[in-house]
Amino acid sequence: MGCLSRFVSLPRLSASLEVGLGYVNNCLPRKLRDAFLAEEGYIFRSRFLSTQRSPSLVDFLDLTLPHTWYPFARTKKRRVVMHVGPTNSGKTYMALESLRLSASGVYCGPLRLLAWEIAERMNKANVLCSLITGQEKREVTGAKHQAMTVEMADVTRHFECGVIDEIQMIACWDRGFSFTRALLGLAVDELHLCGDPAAVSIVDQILATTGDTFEVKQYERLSPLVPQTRALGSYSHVRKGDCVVAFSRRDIYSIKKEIESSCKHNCSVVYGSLPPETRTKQVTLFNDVASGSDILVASDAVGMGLNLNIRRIIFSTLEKFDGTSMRALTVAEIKQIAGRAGRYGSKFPEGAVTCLDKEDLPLLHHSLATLTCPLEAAGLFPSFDLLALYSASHPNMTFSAVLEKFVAKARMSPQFFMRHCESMLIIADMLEKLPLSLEDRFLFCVCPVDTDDHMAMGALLQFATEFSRQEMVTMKKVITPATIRVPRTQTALQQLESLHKVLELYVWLSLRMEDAFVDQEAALSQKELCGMLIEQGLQLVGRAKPKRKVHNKRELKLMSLKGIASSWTSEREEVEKDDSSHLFQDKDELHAEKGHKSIAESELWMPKWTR
Ligand SMILES: Nc1ncnc2c1ncn2[C@@H]1O[C@H](COP(=O)(O)OP(=O)(O)OP(=O)(O)O)[C@@H](O)[C@H]1O
Repeated sequence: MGCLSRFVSLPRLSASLEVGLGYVNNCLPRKLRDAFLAEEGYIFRSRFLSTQRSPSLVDFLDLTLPHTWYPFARTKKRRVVMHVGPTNSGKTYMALESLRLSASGVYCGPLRLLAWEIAERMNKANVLCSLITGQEKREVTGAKHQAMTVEMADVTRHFECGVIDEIQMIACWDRGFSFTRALLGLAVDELHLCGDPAAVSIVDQILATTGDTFEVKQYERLSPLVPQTRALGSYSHVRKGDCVVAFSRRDIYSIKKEIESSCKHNCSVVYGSLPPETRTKQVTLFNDVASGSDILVASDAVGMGLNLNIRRIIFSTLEKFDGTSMRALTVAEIKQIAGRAGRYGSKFPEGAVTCLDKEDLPLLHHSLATLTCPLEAAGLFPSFDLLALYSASHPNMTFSAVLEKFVAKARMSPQFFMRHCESMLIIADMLEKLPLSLEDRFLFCVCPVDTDDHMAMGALLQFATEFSRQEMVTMKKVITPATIRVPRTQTALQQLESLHKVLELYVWLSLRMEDAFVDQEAALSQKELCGMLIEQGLQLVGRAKPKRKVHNKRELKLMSLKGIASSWTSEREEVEKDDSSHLFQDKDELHAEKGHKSIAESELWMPKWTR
């Protein structure tokens, strides 16, 4: 595979919207109009013009006909094949076979890890395949195939074959809109969808307007999944190949700690906010028999498509916190997670599933025997085109107000919902006073930032503020170099994960605004080292008695972020002086260690915006 390369993917005025050319010429600001007209070939004469309606009557808030936003895909009569069945039934395998045999193709999946896995699989099968995710583009010379995260789906290019994996995520509150966009927008001859049967009805309804042909192929599970009649009872009973599923970071670490202190097993961990590279390594460790990491403790992130050598899934609980309150897991969620056990062709071809507490067993058994309810609505989000056109015709409205208009309108459509806007609204409000162009504002609003993470949100504000001053946004302006050691506590680890999100955000922005975010190389290497520190930290955090001297001084030095910080030569001396400092350590731990600096002093090296 080729090396990491830069790419620019500004929100495209893709002319994918049926609007009146007259409106484009007369009402759009020059920059938008030029960009709109510059797109090759796909300016469509508006249905509004063809009915002689005045452009002023165009209802840009009309979200009921999203298939019209993708005229290139509408030029094709696509053959859509939906592969449905339980997990581990071979549906993705069959879809990927079509992709492999096609002259050109695109795979769209929900996880970077999955995109990586598919790109690797294709290349191993001598089908050259590039990898594209929000954070990277690994182009393979001569490749006519691409594996990507669904958000990156290119609706302006023709492929012979397309695959959308885990299509039931079309109903996902936060990301469903990207699946709807790929479903309607991929300009392919043949489109394969893989997922849960619950998605058939909504997909059928959405495609009804497109003129595509639609067929459904049913699959049965390839290997048995046995719900056990006995609960685990205690974590001291775990065995090699077990995967314990928990729904909060805190629980994941306390379970890991309990297992590692009560029996001789080592645990790998997988959860959503871990850097993807770290997740991959943890998965690899678990899959590798010789690694010694024979138990997996994971969040529900483990439920999607990954090929894992799991013998048995153990639910620590059947409830999860959904952001506002505790709720029971849905039948679909229980089936999806349980289905990870016993992969066809793996070391454990027969899977088992149980719970920690025997009180949960009846619900588990009932859920596994129940059909999932059909999904009722799909996510939707207006294209930048629509937002730009509506904003242009309402110049006095703030961007938040424009977004709110769309959200209100989406509530009127039974087939679609628009939730993703909430995080966009939070960002739009935060950036409202900054003098940004609509395009730049939109870009900051859609960047993949965790709005619950204060450090990441602080970074975003700082990045946007510097950018709005029309200055270069260097790393030096926002992060003070420091020596950061392997985290040994959950708090320290969490802070490092936040720092990783900040660095990812910088990289994401630098790939799209490279003239302003000029330190991409530094951010990338920082990110990598940050990930290495997190990996090392994962081995320490959760153990009953953290071992103080796991690494020798040289290793620690290699692991420290000082290495990259020192590439900013002007700061090098400062860093050298603070070689003994511990950043991101818990207060208690710091006080307990004679000679170490207090937490107040440590904060000196926190990213600047947190002070
Ligand atoms: N016909 C086949 N020949 C060889 N291996 C197969 C075949 N079908 C499936 N497999 C293997 O079985 C495993 C499960 O298949 P696959 O990932 O396609 O299932 P799935 O139904 O898509 O599961 P999930 O919903 O969990 O992603 C994979 O390792 C896959 O490579």
